[in-house]
Amino acid sequence: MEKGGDFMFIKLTVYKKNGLHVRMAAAFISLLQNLIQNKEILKKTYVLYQDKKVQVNNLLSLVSLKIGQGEEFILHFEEKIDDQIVQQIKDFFEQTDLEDSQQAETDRLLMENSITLHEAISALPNGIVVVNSDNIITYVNAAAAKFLEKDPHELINQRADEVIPHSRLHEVLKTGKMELSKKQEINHHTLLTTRSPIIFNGKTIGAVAIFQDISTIEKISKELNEVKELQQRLNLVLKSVSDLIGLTDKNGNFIYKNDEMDVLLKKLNSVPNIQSIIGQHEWENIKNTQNQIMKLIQVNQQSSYITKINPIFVDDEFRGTVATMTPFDDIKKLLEKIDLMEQRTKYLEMELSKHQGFDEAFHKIIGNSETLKDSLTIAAKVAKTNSTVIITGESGTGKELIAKAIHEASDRKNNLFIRVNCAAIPPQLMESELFGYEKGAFTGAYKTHRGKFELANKGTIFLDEIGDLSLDLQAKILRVLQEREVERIGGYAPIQLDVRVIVATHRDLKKMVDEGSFREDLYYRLNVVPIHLPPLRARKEDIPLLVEAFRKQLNARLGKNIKGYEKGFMEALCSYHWPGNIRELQNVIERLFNLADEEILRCKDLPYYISNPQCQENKKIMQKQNINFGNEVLTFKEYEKQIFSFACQYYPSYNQLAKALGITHKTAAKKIREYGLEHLVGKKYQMD
Ligand SMILES: Nc1ncnc2c1ncn2[C@@H]1O[C@H](COP(=O)(O)OP(=O)(O)OP(=O)(O)O)[C@@H](O)[C@H]1O
Repeated sequence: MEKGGDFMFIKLTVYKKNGLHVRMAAAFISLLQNLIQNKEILKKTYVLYQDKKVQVNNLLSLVSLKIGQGEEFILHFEEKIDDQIVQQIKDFFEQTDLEDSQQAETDRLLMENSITLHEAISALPNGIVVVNSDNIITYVNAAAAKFLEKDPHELINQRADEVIPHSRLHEVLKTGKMELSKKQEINHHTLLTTRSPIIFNGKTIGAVAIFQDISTIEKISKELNEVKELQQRLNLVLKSVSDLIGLTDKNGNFIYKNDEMDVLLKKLNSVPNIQSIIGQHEWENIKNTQNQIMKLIQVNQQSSYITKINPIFVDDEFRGTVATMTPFDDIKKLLEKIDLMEQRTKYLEMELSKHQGFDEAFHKIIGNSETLKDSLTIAAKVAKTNSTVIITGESGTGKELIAKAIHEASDRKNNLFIRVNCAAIPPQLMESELFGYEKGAFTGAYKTHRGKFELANKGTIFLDEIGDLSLDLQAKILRVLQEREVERIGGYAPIQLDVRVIVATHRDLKKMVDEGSFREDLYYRLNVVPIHLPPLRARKEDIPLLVEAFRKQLNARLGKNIKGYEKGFMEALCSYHWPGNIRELQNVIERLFNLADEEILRCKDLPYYISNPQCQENKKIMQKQNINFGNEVLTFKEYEKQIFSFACQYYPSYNQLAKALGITHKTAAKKIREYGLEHLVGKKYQMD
C-alpha cells in the first residue's frame, strides 16, 4: 500500500479461478459500498489495471477490465481511507468463498445491473443484435427488431445470416476483426452497421452488430445538397440577369446583392443600404404600409431605374426587402424596338397581303402601282364579307372589273353577278327593271317579270353609276338595303332577298348629298366599304404592264403575232394623260393591232395627240371645226342628234362627253340612249 498526501494506492491480486468475474466484481462493489458509507469518496475511487482506469463502483466497467486469475491491479483512493477498511478489502480478495450475506447482496446488485443494462440497451435508438460463436442470435433489442421488421422472438435462436440481410456476423466470428460503420440498406432504412467480435479469454465467444439508423440524416443531407444546388443555381441566375437585384435586412442593409447592384452601390459611393437608393421617406413607407413600391428612380445624373421593392414580412414582422432595378434606358430602347417591329410587321403584313392574299379572281386586274394594290387589298378583304361596297373612280378605271372580282372571290361566285347601269336605263323603266312586276300590273305587263334584285338573289347586284338614280328610286333602293326584301310592281307580298350590293360611281356623292341631289341616308348606307380607283395618269407605272397584257390578249383574240414595241413607243404612251383611263388605253392598243403590218407596234401608228402631246389641247378645237350643219335647216331634235352623234364619237365616256357639251352626265346618257348612239361612243376618239 502506498500513501502520498491524500492519495492511497492498494495493490491487490485476484486469486479466484475465473479472475475478477461478474459475481466477484459485484461482491467487491457491494463490500465497498458497505465499508465506505460516504458516496462521494466511493465515486472518486478507481481501479487501475494495465493502462486502464475505471471507477470502482461501475460493475460493467470493472468486469470489462477482464482481470484474470493471479493478476494484480491497483485500487486508488483519492481520499485517505481507514486502515481497517483497507485490511477488509485485502481479506476479501484472499478469501475463497463468499459468505451468505455477501452472496445475497451480490445477487441483488447483479440483478439490478442486468435489468438496468437490459432496459438501457432496449431503449437505445440503435439496433443491437448479439450472436453466439455459432452465429445464432442470442439477443435482439427493440430497435434492431424494428429495422428487421420482425418480432424479437422470431429472431432469437435463428441463424443471423438467415434473418439479417448482409449480416456478415459470421465473417466477424471467423476473422475476429471489427467492421466499423459500414453503410447498408435494410427495409428502407439506411443503416450504419458496426460489427465487433466478443472476445473472452482470448477466444471469440460471439459477435455483436450495432445498427445506427441514418435515414433521417441521409434525407437531411440530401435536402441540404439540393438546397445547396438550388442556391448555386439561384446565384447563377441572379448573376446572369442584367437587372440589379438585392436582398436587405430589416435595417435596409444589403445581405445579398448581385454584381450589377454592387457596381451601382460602389458608384454611389455612399452607405451600402437601400435607403441610399430610394431615400429614407420611401423606406419608411415600405416598412409601415407593407406595400410594394414601383417607381422610376433617378439614382444619379446619368441613370434612372424602374425600381421595385417588395417588403418581406414573416408572421407580420418586417424582416427586410427584395429590391430589383431595371435600367430605364434599356426599357426605353426596348419599347422603341417593339414599336419599330410592330410598324415593320404591319408593313410586311400589308405587303404580303398585296402579293399573296389576292384571290385568283383578282389576277386579271393588271397593275403593280401602290395605289392600285391598296385598293385591291381592301377589295380582296371585303370579298370575304357581305358588306356593301362603293367603288369610286373616273370612267374606265376598272370599277366594274373590281366589282366582278369581288363577286368571283366571294362565296356567292356560283350565283349571278347582275350589272345594272343606272345611267343607261330610262328612269321610267328603272323601277320595273330593278324590282320586277306582276302580270297585269300595268298595260303591257303580259307576264310576271322578275327584277334585277331578284335575279341577283344569293349573288351580287352591281349598281353602276348609282349617282344617276332619281331621288324616288334612291328611296326605294334604300328600302331594299334596309329590309333586304323587294316588292314587285303590282305585287302583294315582299320577297326576301339575300343579295350582296356593290355600287359604283364616277361622281362625288358627298357633294351631291350637300347639293340635295343624293339622299344622305342612302349615302351612308352605301359608304360602308369605299374603294377608290386612281386614274391611270396617277399610276403611270402600270401602263407598260397593261400594254403587255393587252398585247397578249389581242394576239390570242385577233390571231396576230405582235412581239414588241418600237423604241419610244412606251414612253409616248406614258407621257399621255389618258383621260379615258384603261378603257382608252385598251382601245388605242386594239386600234394599233388592227393597223400593224409588222411584228412590232410603231410610234407612227399612234394617234397624233398621243405621239405629239403638245397637240392634245388643240383636239377640241379641231373637233369643233369639223361640225358641218349643211345648208338645210333641220328640226331642233335633228340638230341635237347630229351634235350628239358627232360629239360622242370623240369622247370615250359619257362623263367626258357631258363635260365637253356642258350638260350633266345624266342628260348626256339620256340623249345618247334616246338617239340610239351608244355604239358611237368613243369611236373617233382614237382615230383623230
Ligand atoms: N387594272 C386593269 N387591268 C386590266 N384591265 C383593266 C383594268 N382596269 C380596267 N380594265 C379594263 O378597262 C376597261 C374599262 O374597265 P371598267 O368597265 O371596269 O371601268 P369602269 O370604271 O367601270 O368604267 P365606267 O365608269 O365607264 O363604267 C375594261 O375592259 C376593263 O377590263
